[in-house]
Amino acid sequence: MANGEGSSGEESQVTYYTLEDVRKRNSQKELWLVIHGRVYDITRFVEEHPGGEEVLFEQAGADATESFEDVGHSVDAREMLKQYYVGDLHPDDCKQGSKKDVLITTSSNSTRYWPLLPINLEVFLKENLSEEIDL
Ligand code: HEM
Repeated sequence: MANGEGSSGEESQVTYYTLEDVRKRNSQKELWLVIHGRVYDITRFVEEHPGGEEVLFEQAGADATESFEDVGHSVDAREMLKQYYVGDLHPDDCKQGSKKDVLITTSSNSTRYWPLLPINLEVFLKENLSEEIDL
């Protein structure tokens, strides 16, 4: 009776699933996948997919964002996604992917090499600059 009383926030509650949760749903009985950080249970959709079942089984239990986008799905296809939405990918799992990217870009910039410079700079300059000056 008190269910939902005085609160309209119920709909905004998000269920989070980890990649591990999604990974388990990769059979013909149950097929989940992740697209743009959202988790979809497309078990009922597999047979209807205009692109065939096979491609979906290949992506089952995994992040299918790239392949979904590679195909260039229509707005209609994107609209269809909504009805299969079951929750969001857990933030920890979302971060893992982007963390890697950030590390790659920042490590080559400065932090990794600066600490070495004060020790090696003098030697490096002497050895290399004198040769270059000769030229
Ligand atoms: C659950 C998510 C998906 C939905 C709702 C969906 C829906 C659709 C729809 C409606 C079409 C018809 C063309 C269009 O309207 O764009 C289509 C085509 C297609 N889909 Fe998906 N799709 C999904 C996931 C995927 C994934 C993960 C792949 C992986 C490769 C894929 C591969 C294809 C291919 C290759 C076609 C082209 C068929 C053709 O042009 O002959 N789809 N999809």
